[in-house]
Amino acid sequence: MTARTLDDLLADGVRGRHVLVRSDLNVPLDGSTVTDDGRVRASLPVIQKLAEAGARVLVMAHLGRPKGAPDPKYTIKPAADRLAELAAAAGVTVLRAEDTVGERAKALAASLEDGQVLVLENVRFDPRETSKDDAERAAFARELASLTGERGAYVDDAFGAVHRKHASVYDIAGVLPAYLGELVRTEVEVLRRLTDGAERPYVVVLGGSKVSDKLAVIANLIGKADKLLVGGGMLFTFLAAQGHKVGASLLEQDQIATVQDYLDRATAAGTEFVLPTDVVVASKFAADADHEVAAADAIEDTSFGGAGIGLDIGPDTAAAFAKEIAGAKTVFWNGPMGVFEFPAFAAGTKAVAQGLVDATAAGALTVVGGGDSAAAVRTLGFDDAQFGHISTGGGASLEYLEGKELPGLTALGA
Ligand SMILES: Nc1ncnc2c1ncn2[C@@H]1O[C@H](COP(=O)(O)OP(=O)(O)O)[C@@H](O)[C@H]1O
Ligand SMILES: O=C(OP(=O)(O)O)[C@H](O)COP(=O)(O)O
Repeated sequence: MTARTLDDLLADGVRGRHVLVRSDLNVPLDGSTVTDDGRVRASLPVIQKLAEAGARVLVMAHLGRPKGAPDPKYTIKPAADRLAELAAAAGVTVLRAEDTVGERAKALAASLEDGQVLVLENVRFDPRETSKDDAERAAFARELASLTGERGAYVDDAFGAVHRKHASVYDIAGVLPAYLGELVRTEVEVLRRLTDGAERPYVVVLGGSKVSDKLAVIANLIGKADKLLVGGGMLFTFLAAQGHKVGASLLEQDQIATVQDYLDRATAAGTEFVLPTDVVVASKFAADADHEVAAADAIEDTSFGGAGIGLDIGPDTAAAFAKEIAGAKTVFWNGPMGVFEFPAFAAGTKAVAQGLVDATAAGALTVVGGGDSAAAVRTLGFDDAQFGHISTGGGASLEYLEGKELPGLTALGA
């Protein structure tokens, strides 16, 4: 990597300078309660180092996918409050602005003292952050940069967002002197071990709910991984591609033909898709929903008929997935197997996590990627140390593994 790093910036001296840090504070929430603070903890070291070196740190981050306008549901406040608690324990003061580049953010940024931190409101409250129009994004990046005054600098530490061509990730690096944060550096170093001659068998486990994002990624994993295990919300598009009915489960109707093509191409490319043979079907999307196990080709034969929703892989599938994982030498897992937030639908995710733990103990390199996947393993009672690496980025890791150019890294020359 040739990009300038945090150490270079610290060596240049940051006392009294405003440093804009892009962090990934996109934490899972239950109402306004942070249910897993892993991303906040992972973001703290860089923020703390800069503050301790006397920088005036401006943290910019997104939370969820608001529609380009302020929305109280997606305020950064819960994540910022957690950051403030953790930083206070280290003697660092964290303030929060109620807007992103508005009058309040400007005033607070201007009055920030050396060693203090200001968290800006969700960058996605401004439609220019994610705009497809280069000029709009660049204008927003300039506004963010203007908060730094003279001698400002930018640090990209948001690994989970490096695959996004967004103003605070990509365009900003063309406006301010840009440096690579330590979290991004560490994550990339680990993932590189999965791309440079991964030991075989190499198993990739995919699930979660960002189905269309992840289906696009699979195309390039065919031929790279030995086995692709498919669970979570995306499994229903696979079942539909095999001609099965999926009731009211999550389904990307317009991706069925693409998935059929994946299934057709995989064998010749040396990759085997391992699809669920059974699923847990629920009467509704709720923690207390009635549920039954159904064969993957008979989802509409439960007592819920066509209204049944698949919320987890079934027990046979969970056991089969765990066995495949335990026999692997390299495992990458992104996306929960079911709606693990509801205990009745967490068994598949737990079995896969246990499979990775067993594989790790047997000497395999195991990586868990993604905000919700990391949250899942922790809330299900596993410990970070039982896995090779827990990455803060799901989509970002997947895109790195498939060899795609990541805008957040390209912008820094990394
Ligand atoms: N069958 C399913 N139907 C609906 N949502 C699901 C299903 N399986 C998993 N999920 C949901 O997927 C979410 C995580 O997806 P995603 O954001 O793609 O993962 P990550 O953050 O690890 O990349 C979880 O909140 C989980 O409840
Ligand atoms: O949660 C994230 O990614 P992930 O779910 O793939 O781990 C990142 O914060 C990026 O969020 P985005 O997928 O809304 O751009």
